[in-house]
Amino acid sequence: MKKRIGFIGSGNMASAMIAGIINARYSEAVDVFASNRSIGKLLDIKERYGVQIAENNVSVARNCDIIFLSVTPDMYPPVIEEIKDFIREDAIVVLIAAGQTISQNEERFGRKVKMVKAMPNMPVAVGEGLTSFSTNEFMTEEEIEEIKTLFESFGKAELIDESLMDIASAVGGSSPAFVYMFIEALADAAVLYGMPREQAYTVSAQAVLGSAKMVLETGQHPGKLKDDVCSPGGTTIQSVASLEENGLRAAVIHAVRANMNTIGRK
Ligand SMILES: NC(=O)C1=CN([C@@H]2O[C@H](COP(=O)(O)OP(=O)(O)OC[C@H]3O[C@@H](n4cnc5c(N)ncnc54)[C@H](OP(=O)(O)O)[C@@H]3O)[C@@H](O)[C@H]2O)C=CC1
Ligand SMILES: O=C(O)[C@@H]1CCC=N1
Repeated sequence: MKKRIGFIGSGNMASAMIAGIINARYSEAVDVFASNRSIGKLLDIKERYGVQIAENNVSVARNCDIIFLSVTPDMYPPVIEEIKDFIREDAIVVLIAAGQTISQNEERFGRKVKMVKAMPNMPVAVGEGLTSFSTNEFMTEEEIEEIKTLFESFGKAELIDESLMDIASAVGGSSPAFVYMFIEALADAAVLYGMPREQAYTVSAQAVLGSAKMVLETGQHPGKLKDDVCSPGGTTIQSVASLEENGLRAAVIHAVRANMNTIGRK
């Protein structure tokens, strides 16, 4: 039987997952339900993907087999209080909020609930996402496979130990923002030297996409791939030296540390 998938909170991340699920034809629009605090985003999602606007959060909880809690972390306690008596016994609740743990939220439900902690990222919208996930002990092997297949419909999925979820959140969930900054900076530099802006984004973004693909598909060390680009006495090594002088690596590691500190991790 077709599973009904629900989203409680339909902001940026939920919209991206809905786009991914619908574009991949993993689900029919008729089987996807979304609720949100304000109506505007729901109307927009309905118009773009044809999915069902749920009357309220409880209606998603009652009717769906897989329920994404896609509100911000501070809204987890009130939303769970609102829906906890309406989740069916065989339904799967998926937590996607940064810093939220399975045990914390099992406690909020106060009863046995099948639960997944997942950390997707925005590129799920175009089928190139990365979703790290962990499950609780009430999930069967079959259900774990089923949820993995759902995540794989919009990208790659990694079953990880929950103790690694916060760092997976920083390096997999937040990092698209860092990469967009890098692409924007490259493009600004291209514009500085006269390239039209749209062309600058295409050139910069494709260079990033291709480089990532090289890491994933060749299995070669990123350092070796970097070395291959640097012709002896050439232009690239000058830029690499400049990036080292300006602390690119340290800046990235500091950025990840700031992310971890936000959720109370040292
Ligand atoms: N953005 C990302 O790249 C990623 C985000 N996440 C997680 O996803 C979650 C959502 O983040 P994001 O999409 O960025 O944030 P958004 O603010 O875009 O989305 C949150 C949505 O929840 C709605 N909302 C708030 N309170 C309620 C409520 N009581 N009932 C129903 N809906 C409610 C808001 O409605 P309103 O329209 O009224 O504001 C808003 O649309 C967070 O927990 C975040 O950690 C995880 C991975 C990546
Ligand atoms: O900014 C946030 O808190 C979320 C978690 C990962 C990406 N966005």
